[in-house]
Amino acid sequence: MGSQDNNALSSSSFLDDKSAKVFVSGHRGLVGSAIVRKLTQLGFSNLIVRSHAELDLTRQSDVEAFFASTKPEFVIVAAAKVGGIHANNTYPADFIAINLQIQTNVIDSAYHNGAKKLLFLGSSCIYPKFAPQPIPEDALLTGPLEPTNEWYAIAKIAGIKMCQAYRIQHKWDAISGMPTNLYGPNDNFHPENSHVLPALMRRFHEAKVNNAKEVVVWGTGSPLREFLHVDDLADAVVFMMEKYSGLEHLNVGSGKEVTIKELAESMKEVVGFEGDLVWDSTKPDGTPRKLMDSSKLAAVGWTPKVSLKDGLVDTYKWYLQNVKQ
Ligand SMILES: NC(=O)C1=CN([C@@H]2O[C@H](COP(=O)(O)OP(=O)(O)OC[C@H]3O[C@@H](n4cnc5c(N)ncnc54)[C@H](OP(=O)(O)O)[C@@H]3O)[C@@H](O)[C@H]2O)C=CC1
Ligand SMILES: C[C@H]1O[C@H](OP(=O)(O)OP(=O)(O)OC[C@H]2O[C@@H](n3cnc4c(=O)[nH]c(N)nc43)[C@H](O)[C@@H]2O)[C@@H](O)[C@@H](O)C1=O
Repeated sequence: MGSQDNNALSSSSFLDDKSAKVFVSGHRGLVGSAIVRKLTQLGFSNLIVRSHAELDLTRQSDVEAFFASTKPEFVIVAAAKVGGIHANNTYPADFIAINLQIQTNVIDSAYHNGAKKLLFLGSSCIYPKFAPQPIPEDALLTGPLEPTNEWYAIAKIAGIKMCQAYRIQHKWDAISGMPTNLYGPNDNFHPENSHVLPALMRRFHEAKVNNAKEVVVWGTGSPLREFLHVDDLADAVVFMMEKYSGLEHLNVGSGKEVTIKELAESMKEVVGFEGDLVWDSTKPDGTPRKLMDSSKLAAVGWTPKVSLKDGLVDTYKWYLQNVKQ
């Protein structure tokens, strides 16, 4: 695949041995919980998980001791400091430091303790603010980043490069996937620090139950975003663990984009809010557009299944059963 095909390693099958030890870091989060659901459905019987309280992945010696005692054969890096545009803009030190610490500790300890394969998850924010659309993998490091999330993006770029460096120097099967904006069960519904989709779900729901006349939505409504249901991402993660072994990171997207205004209108309908939308243009828009080109993953054989409409309806059902007060 691409100019770096010579870095494809002959990796062992992931799906052949469902009793293999698989460490899913960040298993209580949006992504990690979806990966655990998927692996459990597939019959994996030896998943290793640790909550943040049980194992702080920023602590190098604790992480080394954990890997030395558990020796996972496969590792998925879904633990990270994650948040939406406001959180990224407000806590730049946390976003760069915590992410560099977690990923460095996990990748290095996994290698030194004999893991066969590791998958690192980055994000579409690694690409330049004005990257060509749809964004191909080779747009990485071709221009300035979006300022609201450059600290997080730099950490994620370092993660990709770390996987590549270990691959080149140690012939170790470390791969990277770059998901687009995700949503689904176990998302973060914090009113300020979350991503747009869970933030709006909560705000519309609260407005509906409180009979509010309007809901405030940030920015101008014009930015375009590509959304992928987290169950599709979990499917892609398993697919990549089984089928992909290469130096290049792979984009993981739905291929469909909507404006924030269209997202807000769909959310209003799904939740059943009947008031008005009010735009707060003092809030940042962020990147104007970030549709990823996921044709490389499609060429290996993976495609998404969940439409945004179905995904919103299902996630709102989950929200009503699990989150609402
Ligand atoms: N959500 C999205 O839209 C997107 C996410 N991604 C990527 O997917 C991955 C997972 O994101 P997502 O599931 O949304 O994030 P969440 O915030 O939902 O989950 C992150 C998980 O990491 C754990 N974690 C954080 N810090 C530590 C720590 N120091 N030690 C141990 N565990 C820790 C959290 O535990 P706790 O809650 O207890 O702190 C939580 O379980 C990230 O790499 C992210 O960059 C990529 C693109 C889009
Ligand atoms: C996954 C991705 O997520 C982040 O980048 P982002 O795509 O800009 O994320 P976002 O979901 O927060 O915003 C998308 C758009 O939506 C608008 N918007 C409207 N109303 C609300 C609102 O209520 N909350 C939020 N958060 N945004 C809102 C908002 O103004 C913006 O125009 C980074 O963490 C980045 O690092 C990253 O990887």
